[in-house]
Amino acid sequence: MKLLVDAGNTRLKWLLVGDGRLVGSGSATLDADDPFCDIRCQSADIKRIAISTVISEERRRHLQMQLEAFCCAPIVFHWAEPRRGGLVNAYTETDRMGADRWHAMYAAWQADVGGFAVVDAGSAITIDYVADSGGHLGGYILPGKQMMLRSLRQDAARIGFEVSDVQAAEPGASTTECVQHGLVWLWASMAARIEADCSRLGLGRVLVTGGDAEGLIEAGLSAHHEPSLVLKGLAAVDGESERE
Ligand SMILES: Nc1ncnc2c1ncn2[C@@H]1O[C@H](COP(=O)(O)OP(=O)(O)O)[C@@H](O)[C@H]1O
Ligand SMILES: CC(C)(COP(=O)(O)O)[C@@H](O)C(=O)NCCC(=O)O
Ligand SMILES: [K+]
Repeated sequence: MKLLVDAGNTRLKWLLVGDGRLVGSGSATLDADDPFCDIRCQSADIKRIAISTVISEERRRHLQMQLEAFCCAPIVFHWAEPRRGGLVNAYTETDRMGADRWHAMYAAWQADVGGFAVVDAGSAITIDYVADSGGHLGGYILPGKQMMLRSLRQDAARIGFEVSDVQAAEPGASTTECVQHGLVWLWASMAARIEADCSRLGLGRVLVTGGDAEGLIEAGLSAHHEPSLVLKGLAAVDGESERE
């Protein structure tokens, strides 16, 4: 079996695959003591561990130590690349791109023909546009939901608000409404802009992933929800690497 790990800045997500089928999946906060405890009994059957990560080098080393204690399988890290299978990165310095963006794009590129947009609503929100030729047109990096709410709390003295999952975008009549509706209003505006960009650029598909994907969809983003997009791209890259 193979353990696939997507370690973002908030959560670690993983898939356990064997003979081409899904054996298990899970997630844990990055600072969890034992993130793979649910599959400890299967660790002896894991023959390879592949990782896509954007965390700090210190946290990456800690994750590697946790995995080495969990299982003796070889651990392979996969990073963003200049090109793969017809997908061409717009970055000239591809080692600066988050591996999650590259793996999500590669999964979308492999899944179907035609240009597409990938939105990953995680700690940060990333948006990437890829033409039907496979040329990455570039993308955007925006603060994620918790990042935005935290900055309002920390950087503004008089903004106190309750957390709620309200989906209204009408003008607010309290601090909580102004903050919560403001987030939905911003996401609805972003959704409309992505739709306009895709129409202008001729991108026929929008795929969304990440912990806040459902919130974005509720705010109006028309997209295919692909919760494991990064892990699917990682699986494809690692499979190709194994066969090289
Ligand atoms: N169980 C959860 N724990 C933490 N954040 C969550 C959870 N479920 C949804 N979220 C939302 O998802 C975002 C994190 O998304 P995620 O894709 O896990 O991030 P990353 O890939 O950066 O680790 C947070 O901003 C939060 O709003
Ligand atoms: C933008 C990101 C932090 C998003 O990661 P996440 O929100 O999943 O933790 C990650 O893709 C990253 O660290 N990128 C490096 C900078 C770049 O892609 O240009
Ligand atoms: K992510």
